[in-house]
Amino acid sequence: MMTSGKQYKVGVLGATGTVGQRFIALLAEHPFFVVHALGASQRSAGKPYIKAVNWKQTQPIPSAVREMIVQECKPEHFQDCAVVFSGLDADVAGDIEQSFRLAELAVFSNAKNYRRDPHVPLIVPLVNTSHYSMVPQQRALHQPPLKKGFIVTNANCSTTGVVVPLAALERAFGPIESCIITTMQAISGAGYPGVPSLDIVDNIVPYISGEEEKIEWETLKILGGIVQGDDGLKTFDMHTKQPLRISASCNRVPVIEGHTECVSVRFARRPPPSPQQVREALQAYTSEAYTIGCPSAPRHTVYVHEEPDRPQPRLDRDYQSGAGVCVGRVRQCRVLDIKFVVLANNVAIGAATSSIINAEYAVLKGIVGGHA
Ligand SMILES: NC(=O)C1=CN([C@@H]2O[C@H](COP(=O)(O)OP(=O)(O)OC[C@H]3O[C@@H](n4cnc5c(N)ncnc54)[C@H](OP(=O)(O)O)[C@@H]3O)[C@@H](O)[C@H]2O)C=CC1
Ligand SMILES: N[C@@H](CC(=O)OP(=O)(O)O)C(=O)O
Repeated sequence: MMTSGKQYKVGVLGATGTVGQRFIALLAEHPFFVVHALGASQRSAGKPYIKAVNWKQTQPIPSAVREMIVQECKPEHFQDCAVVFSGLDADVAGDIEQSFRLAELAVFSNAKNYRRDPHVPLIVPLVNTSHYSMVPQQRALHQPPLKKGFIVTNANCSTTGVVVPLAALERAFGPIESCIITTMQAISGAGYPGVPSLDIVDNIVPYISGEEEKIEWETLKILGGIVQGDDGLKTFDMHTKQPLRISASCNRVPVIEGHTECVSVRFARRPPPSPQQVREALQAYTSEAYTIGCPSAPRHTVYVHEEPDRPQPRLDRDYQSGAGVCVGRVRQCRVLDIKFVVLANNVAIGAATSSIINAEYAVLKGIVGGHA
């Protein structure tokens, strides 16, 4: 395995939130990264982390951050950080992340604000690390131009779960033409305290604001390539060479962690692959992030269950520390070609783990550096 050979100071914005806590837990014994600065709202700033946070993880607060003083999310408190992770509320992430990029910091964001930016890569690290090639253009076109600062986002948690098997299938069998997705999303996806218990216990809520549009749009940016125009500028091609039609329906279900999605796909190629060929392609899929040695990248990108009643959130969400994706029930679809069930841990690979793998990749490729 390739290693970076040194440790990098990192900051966590939104450190007190659901995703922020997951960052803190995952970074506690990280081979590349050491937590150096924590940021949250004015409500938390000035307090030791242990007093500011309503800690909801199963392991104790890591000793290195218990007494660390939470800062306001201002770049001057994070200048020594080689990497800044953001688990900020989307209402404030836009301006704060921009101020950090302007201060020449490398920002790895979970928030939705910059996912549609034409120069910001939307990277699911098990799928499209090639999109890092947009970073130099992002820096060059920024006003003023930047030397080191950039923003990379990871995807919506439901998008993340579905693009991994879709990427594996496109790699093996060529373009997918259409895809129908029905999600069953955990309540942790809505942060803390999130969905009121009287709304979700003994119930299903068939609406998550903005979620269906995000899945339908983000999937195209992630699975599409990058093209260079006659003017020399790169753009994300949004899967336009072979149009992909996606229809998503999103539901909130009384599960604490782990988003489950039922997916049907139609391939461009005729005849389509058989269910067994699809199982083999999913099982064989590996990510570049794992191949180059990102420590948090899962060895098995996709685990394919043979049992008829898996994956299940309670049983499968912690497989490979929640970094991989579980697929099951691969079978023929009588309307499209093939259907299957996906389970992805929304707060791990759906959020903090993706950001961390993205940053590991950037370190190994020399896209971030310094500040050891
Ligand atoms: N939960 C999930 O599964 C996923 C979440 N995301 C995205 O990640 C981000 C964080 O989500 P989540 O952890 O669930 O949210 P939470 O509501 O749990 O946490 C929000 C964080 O933002 C901080 N914050 C709020 N207002 C401000 C402010 N004015 N200035 C500075 N910091 C502020 C909070 O600090 P304080 O405690 O001081 O208020 C807290 O640390 C969101 O953008 C979300 O959409 C993405 C994928 C999955
Ligand atoms: N909306 C997702 C979580 C989330 O915050 O998504 P996004 O980062 O795309 O806003 C869910 O409820 O499960």
